[in-house]
Amino acid sequence: MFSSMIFRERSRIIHYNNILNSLTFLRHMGGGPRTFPGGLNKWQWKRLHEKQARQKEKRLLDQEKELYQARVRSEIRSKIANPDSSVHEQNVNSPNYKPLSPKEHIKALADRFMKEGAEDLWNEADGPINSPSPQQLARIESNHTPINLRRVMSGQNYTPSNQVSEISSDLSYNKRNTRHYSVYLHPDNRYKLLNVRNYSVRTSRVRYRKNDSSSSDYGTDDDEGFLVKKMKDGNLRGPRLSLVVSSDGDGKGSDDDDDEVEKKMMMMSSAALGKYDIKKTKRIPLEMLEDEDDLSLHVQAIRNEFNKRRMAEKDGETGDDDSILSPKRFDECNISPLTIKALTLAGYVQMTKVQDATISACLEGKDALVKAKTGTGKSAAFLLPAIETVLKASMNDTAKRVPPICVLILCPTRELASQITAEANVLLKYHDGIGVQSLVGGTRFKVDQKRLETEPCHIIVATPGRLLDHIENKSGFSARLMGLKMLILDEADHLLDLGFRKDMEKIADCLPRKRQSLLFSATLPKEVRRVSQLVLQREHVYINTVGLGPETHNKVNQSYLIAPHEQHFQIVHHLLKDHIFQAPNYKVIVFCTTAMMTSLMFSLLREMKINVREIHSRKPQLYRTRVSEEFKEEKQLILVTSDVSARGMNYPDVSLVIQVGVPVDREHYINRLGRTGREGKGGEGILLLAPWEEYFLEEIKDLPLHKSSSPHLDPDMKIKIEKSMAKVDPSVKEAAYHAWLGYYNSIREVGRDKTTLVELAKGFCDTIGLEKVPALFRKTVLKMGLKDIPGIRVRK
Ligand SMILES: Nc1ncnc2c1ncn2[C@@H]1O[C@H](COP(=O)(O)OP(=O)(O)OP(=O)(O)O)[C@@H](O)[C@H]1O
Repeated sequence: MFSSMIFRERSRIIHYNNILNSLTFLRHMGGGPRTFPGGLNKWQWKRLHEKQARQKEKRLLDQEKELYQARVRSEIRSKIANPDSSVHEQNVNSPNYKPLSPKEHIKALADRFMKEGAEDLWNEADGPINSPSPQQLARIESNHTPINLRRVMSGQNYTPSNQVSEISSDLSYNKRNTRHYSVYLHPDNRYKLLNVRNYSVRTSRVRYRKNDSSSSDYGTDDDEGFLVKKMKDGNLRGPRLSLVVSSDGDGKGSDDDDDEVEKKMMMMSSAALGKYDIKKTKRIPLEMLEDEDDLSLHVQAIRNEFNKRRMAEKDGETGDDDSILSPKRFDECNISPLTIKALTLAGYVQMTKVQDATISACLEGKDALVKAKTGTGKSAAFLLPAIETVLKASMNDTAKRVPPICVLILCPTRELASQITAEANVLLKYHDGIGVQSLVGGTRFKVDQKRLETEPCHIIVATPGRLLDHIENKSGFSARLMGLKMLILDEADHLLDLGFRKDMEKIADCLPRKRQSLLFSATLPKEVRRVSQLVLQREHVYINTVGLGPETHNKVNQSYLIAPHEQHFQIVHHLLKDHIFQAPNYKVIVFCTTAMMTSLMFSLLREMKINVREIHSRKPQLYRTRVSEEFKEEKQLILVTSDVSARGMNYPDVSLVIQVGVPVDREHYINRLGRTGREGKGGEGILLLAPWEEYFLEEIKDLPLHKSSSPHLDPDMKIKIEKSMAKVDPSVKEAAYHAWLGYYNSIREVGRDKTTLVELAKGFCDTIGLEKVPALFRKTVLKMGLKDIPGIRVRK
């Protein structure tokens, strides 16, 4: 059908070409307009159209070729997977073709359950793939007597009295490698396979032991007996089977058993049985899997909730409405029970306000633009709908060999991508088979590709640059993106900023238009709201949980300090020492303007024997990840960083944020400050500015900052700092000078003419102990507009 369509399309193109040629000829003879759209002459116009027609024809040919190759591949695959299957090879057009009967259909589908890789047929309604714990195993074993599998396979009429325990060695609940099938006794003492309830597949295939059986009496009903028939035939390759039989001891089975059997029958997996599904209740009762762990989970959940309520009440008493929690619980909204279980384990019972406000809208499939304060749980607010989207899509897409990527989450930094991936993994704990992967720069591209091919990947968390590399690599990645159901932009305002805009436009062009888009941020300037149309539908909902008050938290004490630039290093040291003394469990982030300024500040503080770490873009990714993890875990540590850590990073219990030098803009200030005072806790923020940077205070005048007086600086300490600075590698200082000049030269609002700026830069050089102003490349000088400015040295 496709080839005939393509053929028709090609004939149409050839026909158009002919018409075009004759028209051109007529024009050449004197007819037709002399100029064509775009100011082209008729020859240019003709050439343009010929070129377009050739391109279109080539595209169609390529498409035809791809289709042909795909068909050949799929035929080969189906032959390999099912060499003797009549079902698969039946051609719809062949005279022998007849539709499957419902029974055959169920059999064919159930047959697939037995094959390696059949996980895609299953949904979470089938219960977790994980194996029971040893306690569960004990319970199962005490309630269920094992069946003699050999006897079953040999077809002997089976009763519990003639069972032997050989099978117990096959009752292996190896976490990844076992499928667990339950077989229940029917009152007529013949077993029935009723419930394929818990499985996963051996990675190394195990051929099932053949038996010396001859009898054919292996069950009464074909629909239930075919599985065992397969086993008997020795066809069954793949998972080791564990068959357990429900027994009341006398082997007869009571009426109750019968009801139970009936009930269990109704709960047979529906993952791929479509309308032949006879299951009344969707969820298989997990009582056999629920063990003491789950009880402790419940206790933990109650305890968490109790604590949170107490905290909320306390907030109420003090008249503080800064609590981030809403009274609504996660189990009150339409979230998969397995996710709720993971949430409970992670200590999430009540939703935060932003989660309460957004989750239901997102679950309804609406596009949304969400603004909520820093540290209020936006990540879970978008991850939960993302997981639901995957679950819904995987129910519909069970047959695809390589499942498409359902959800794409974009964020501006690598550390943030890793953090979101980790949080997604926490929420997916009980959703076996659903995978989340992160694609970020600084890692090996080939490793990404291999992982994408071999591991489940329904959710991608990526930084824009690396994602584009994959899209442009033509490795089939863009094809997988065509199944995308949801696009999420975390730190949306930053991603739609000029710095990322081009990449975002390219990415948006490669995504299917029919999708849900969610944009989240703590700050949303007006311009960003306008360009949000790039990804959002016009009819999106706008959810703002910040309200009309300040975008920062009331519990975070904010102050600013104005002091000459040359005192900044000493003031930072002083503030740190002071804070360490006051807060024994301190955890501080010091933000610097650029990567190289960060490196200089770090080197100096390290020389001063302060317990510091650094993160910025000039550090290798492995190092960044290690430091980021360490700072998450540890206390009594100081992180010196550039803006790579300004957004989204959730470092628990940061007690103080110091911002040295003017931030790029108001949004940067708010997001940097937002690293403290998370989850409704308290914190402190200090902004340290030079007198000529004071203009910035105007931009944040609506925020509750108060002025701090400059601290008394110890002259002895000044000498110590100068000595330590002298020990810092000169190349670090030179790079810091270049970065300093570049940064302030790029900030229009600094409002200094170039000569004054270069003079200030010279002052910075003196402060850091550089005798000579470092020379710049001529190209850089020209680019920065500093040609002929006194005080600038050009490299020869
Ligand atoms: N419902 C909840 N109950 C308890 N804690 C929660 C809940 N939701 C999120 N959290 C916790 O709140 C903290 C902040 O969450 P998150 O990092 O998602 O905030 P955010 O709003 O995305 O912040 P930012 O604006 O900085 O990106 C995390 O430690 C997270 O574990």
